[in-house]
Amino acid sequence: MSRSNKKTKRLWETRNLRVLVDMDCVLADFEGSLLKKWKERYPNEPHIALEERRGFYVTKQYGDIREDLKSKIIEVLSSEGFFRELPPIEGAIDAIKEISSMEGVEVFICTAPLKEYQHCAVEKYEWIEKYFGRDWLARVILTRDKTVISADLLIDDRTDITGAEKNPSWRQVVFTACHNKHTPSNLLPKHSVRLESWLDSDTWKQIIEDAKKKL
Ligand SMILES: O=c1ccn([C@@H]2O[C@H](COP(=O)(O)O)[C@@H](O)[C@H]2O)c(=O)[nH]1
Ligand SMILES: [Mg+2]
Repeated sequence: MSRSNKKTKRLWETRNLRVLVDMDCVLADFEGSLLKKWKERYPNEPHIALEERRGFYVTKQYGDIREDLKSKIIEVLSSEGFFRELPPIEGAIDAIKEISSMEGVEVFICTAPLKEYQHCAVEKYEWIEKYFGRDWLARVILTRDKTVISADLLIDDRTDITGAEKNPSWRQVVFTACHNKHTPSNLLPKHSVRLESWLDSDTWKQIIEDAKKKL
């Protein structure tokens, strides 16, 4: 029996584990790339080193330095090519392909577009096609409210995800990023677990296997 037939058969037995995977700071190096492009575009403005980043919104941290820096950061983020040119995070592409090939597991890429969506939304699709192939476009969910998407796990760097659904169906895997690495575990979402890196395959495999057992 082929792997896809096995997966279909399992639907009638136990359901698949559904895993949502975020893009920015989880698959794509949003923070590193933003800092690089910021320094190129505004070499005479102050910058925030990755070690100094705190809080999800880089726009807020720059705005706290000087109000006009916020709109300048948004200008860099919303410029043509910013999202298309993001380099992948080390190990991410191989890890996601491997998770997706695991029996009884289905993966969707769940990502929030910028409000300045003109380049961002299209370029996120281009990025997925480039690194995963055309078939994966059917697995892309663009939403600014991840709480309403039904799944078992959400792998995401943001530690304060809220939305219309007060009790999301998923449990969060907090992916470590420069802005959350100092966040103490008591401030992480309830029942969440941390994943430091895609290179730590023992940990992500364990997280997936544990979640499968709970189905
Ligand atoms: O300061 C910031 C940092 C990020 N954004 C945008 O938010 C989303 C993040 O998407 P996730 O799916 O939560 O990773 C992305 O479009 C960033 O550009 C922001 O607006 N301001
Ligand atoms: Mg993210």
